[in-house]
Amino acid sequence: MVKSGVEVSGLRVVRGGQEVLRDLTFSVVPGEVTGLLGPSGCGKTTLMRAIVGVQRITAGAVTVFGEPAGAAALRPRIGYVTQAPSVYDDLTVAENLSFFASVLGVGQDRVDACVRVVDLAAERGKVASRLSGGQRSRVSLAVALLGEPALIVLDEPTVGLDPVLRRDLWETFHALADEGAAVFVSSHVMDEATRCDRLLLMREGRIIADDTPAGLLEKTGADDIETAFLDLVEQAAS
Ligand SMILES: Nc1ncnc2c1ncn2[C@@H]1O[C@H](COP(=O)(O)OP(=O)(O)OP(=O)(O)O)[C@@H](O)[C@H]1O
Repeated sequence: MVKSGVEVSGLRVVRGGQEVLRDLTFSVVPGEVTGLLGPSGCGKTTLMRAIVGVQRITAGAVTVFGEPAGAAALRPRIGYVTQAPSVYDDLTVAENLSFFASVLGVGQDRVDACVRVVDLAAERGKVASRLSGGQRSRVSLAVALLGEPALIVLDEPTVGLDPVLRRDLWETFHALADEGAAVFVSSHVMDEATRCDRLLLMREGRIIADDTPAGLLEKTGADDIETAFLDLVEQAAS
């Protein structure tokens, strides 16, 4: 049996009086890049918040490595990158990383390794306020990787990045999964779907498909994931 990283069962979340997540059941497995794809507002961020343990849930259960989501013991094992980069603008790239490294109690060797992973070695002496949006996001990613997390949760990490950087980042996600991490990445860009080992397609708070990209195309007979998604939406409506 494959050991599970994240188990979500019957998850429901109500936010602002509206049911935002509707009875979700799925798992995220170590060693794979699992993509969470769906249109803006379908509930991706809320689901990620529930997994990292910062979202009040209405019903169901979320466990991470066998512990309830949010358990203190999980904190050092999870790297979470939100859509808003969390960096100190008045510190350089290296200073940002060194600060978080000291908070986490990890050495300078991890700072150097993470700067390299996100390809910011040339910018390490730059003050964060002078970085581009994509570079700032990569500083956040580097911070999340400092503690060598076993679960990496990334909320739309490739938004606003050029195609070369997007490709490089996806390669980084796969390298992290190959080292054994469970990597959970959201995107609303359907053409990123083929880069995932496994896909969860989400719409209006529900998971409408949980499959490999190839499996999804085979099942729907579609030529691309966007068409497959639209077919599934139509099927659900009929
Ligand atoms: N703080 C909040 N209070 C009440 N409702 C909220 C709150 N944050 C989000 N919502 C609602 O929850 C639903 C899902 O939002 P969520 O941010 O999870 O979607 P998303 O798929 O991540 O969207 P995007 O791709 O635009 O980031 C939306 O209908 C949104 O309006």
